[in-house]
Amino acid sequence: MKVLVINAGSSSLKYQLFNMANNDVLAKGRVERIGMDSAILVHEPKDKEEIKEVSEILEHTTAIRKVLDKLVDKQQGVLVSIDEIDAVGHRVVHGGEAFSGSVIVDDSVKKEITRLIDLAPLHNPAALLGLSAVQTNMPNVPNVFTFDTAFHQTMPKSAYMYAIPTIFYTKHKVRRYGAHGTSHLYVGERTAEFLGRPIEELKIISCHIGNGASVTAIDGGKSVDTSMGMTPLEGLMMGTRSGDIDPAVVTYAMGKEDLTVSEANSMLNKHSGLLAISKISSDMREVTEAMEAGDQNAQLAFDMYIYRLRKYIGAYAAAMDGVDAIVFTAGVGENSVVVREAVCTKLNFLGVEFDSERNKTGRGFDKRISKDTSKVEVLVIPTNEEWMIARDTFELVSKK
Ligand SMILES: Nc1ncnc2c1ncn2[C@@H]1O[C@H](COP(=O)(O)OP(=O)(O)O)[C@@H](O)[C@H]1O
Ligand SMILES: CC(=O)OP(=O)(O)O
Ligand SMILES: [Mg+2]
Repeated sequence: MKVLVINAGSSSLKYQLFNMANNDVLAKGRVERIGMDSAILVHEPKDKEEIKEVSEILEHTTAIRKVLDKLVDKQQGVLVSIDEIDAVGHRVVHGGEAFSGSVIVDDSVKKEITRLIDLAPLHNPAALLGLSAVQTNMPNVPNVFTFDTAFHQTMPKSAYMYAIPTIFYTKHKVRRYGAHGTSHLYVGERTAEFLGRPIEELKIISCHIGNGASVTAIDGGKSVDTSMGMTPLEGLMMGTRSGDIDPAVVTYAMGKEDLTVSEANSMLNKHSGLLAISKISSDMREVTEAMEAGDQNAQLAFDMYIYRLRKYIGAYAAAMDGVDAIVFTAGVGENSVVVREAVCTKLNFLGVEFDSERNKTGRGFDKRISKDTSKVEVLVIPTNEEWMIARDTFELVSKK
């Protein structure tokens, strides 16, 4: 069975085409910087040369059309026709309380995800655009949704409730849901494999830091707390999202600047975070470059980003009454040597002995960046949400 997986992030779209018969990746790639002036499409077909194209790609539907074209390209394609694709798996960020596992998409699933757009305004629309692009181009192929929120459904009520009148929960389902669950689950499983220890006995702090960013406390293989909340806005400082803020700031700012609800949402989701403080970019690469060139705003943005992440790591060590492994993943976590260094050199109180040299060596593979004597293991594990989605898609479609 050939499964295409589409992972629509807030600023990017990643894809992988798997041959499930032998777990082979036939092609993979990504479109980065969607909506910014120059989007980059990278297509890596198996045993063929990689293609890199820079063009303006304003939204996810165009990105998917380009991806399908690449898969059947005469030179760099890996399929004769898109009819060879048997199923498509999609990453959906918000599944609310309705979904604690992946599902085959039908009209009622689609309706529920559309209803949840309010709770993941940057993400659920992208997933629905992805679905509609697939349904237009491949009307007979089954689609599966895998939800970021599913892994976090094990959180205890004491972690997921907000201390506001409970009618907001009973009537409107206001609670913490978390996100990046598929990634945190993958990271947890890989960490246990890497350390050669059963996951049931491990306390892991998984730091998924990409454009969106979240930290999860994984105790015995289960998510027990996570930094994203009802929506992917809470928690860490992100590319364009504020992360934690005194909720009173929102109503105060709305009053002072006469903002509508939608303007306030847009301010917090699209115009805050690294972008707002650095005044340069939401992209950690550009912020770090400017900081290294002496830019003070970029320095402040970087310092705030690191400080907040360190606070969450401390909090989750307390939440689990200990920590065995701290793991970095996603765009920033996998690639930024300076971010990992800045975070880890100040975690001595936890028993972290950081190894600067190991931190600098290579990328794209699982590695330890703590010293062998460190009480707490520090690892980098490249995430693979696409593989997890393919696995679920294959299982559900095979059972159909
Ligand atoms: N070499 C790098 N150094 C620092 N940051 C990087 C590097 N490569 C990628 N990033 C960061 O990773 C982010 C994208 O992360 P990713 O997990 O792919 O995003 P998304 O949230 O869209 O899934 C970019 O915005 C950029 O800030
Ligand atoms: C939930 C979320 O923020 O996802 P991403 O990091 O892919 O934007
Ligand atoms: Mg992502």
